[in-house]
Amino acid sequence: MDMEKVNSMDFGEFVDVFGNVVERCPLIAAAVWSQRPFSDLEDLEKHFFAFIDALPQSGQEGILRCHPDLAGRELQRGTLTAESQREQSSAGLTSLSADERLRLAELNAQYRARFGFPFVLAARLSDRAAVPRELARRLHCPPAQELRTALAEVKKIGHLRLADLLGVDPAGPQRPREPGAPDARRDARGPQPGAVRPGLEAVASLERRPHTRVKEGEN
Ligand SMILES: NC(=O)N[C@H]1NC(=O)NC1=O
Repeated sequence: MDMEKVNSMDFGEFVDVFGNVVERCPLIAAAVWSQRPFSDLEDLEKHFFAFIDALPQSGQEGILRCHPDLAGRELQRGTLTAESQREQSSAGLTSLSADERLRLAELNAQYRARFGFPFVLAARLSDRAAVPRELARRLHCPPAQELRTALAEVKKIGHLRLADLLGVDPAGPQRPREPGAPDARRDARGPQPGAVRPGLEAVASLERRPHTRVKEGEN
């Protein structure tokens, strides 16, 4: 989809297409529509992200609370959004063993009890081994830092979803994906323990993650 098409969309169409760029938060697309025209993916996502950044803390936490748990009840019940289903599946979270599921459920519950919102992570940049490891690590971060980290993950998810919708390479530059080039939407590669999916390193560092510089025990 090119930007001319995006800029020509009426309000209803725009919200239909971009309403889940931020999980279950169509209000953000509704607000962004009035900022058109947009020049490219970067320009469009800047408006989504600026909306998130301008919210009071309660609104930012509200956005996080709209996210389903990773490998949680909604996945078991089949009630995830199509985007979330695809992301969780790409990280291998749809085929966990009972033990792995239980471990994640316990960690998710501990995280929610500590911070008051669910653990959010861009699943497409992770895998079934890294998710519980990262969850266990972030569980010990200070709340203010954790809110920033979680919102940075929301932006990575949004960036990947927007790149899918526009048919551009999520790692940039902003041009239509080459025929035959890897498509993150259909990335069926197996787990890459400890590594960001090849080709998506630039997305992973969209927001420099402060936690990478926090040593164990400093929290
Ligand atoms: N809890 C959580 O991170 N959920 C989100 N992550 C992701 O990649 N897709 C989601 O729905």
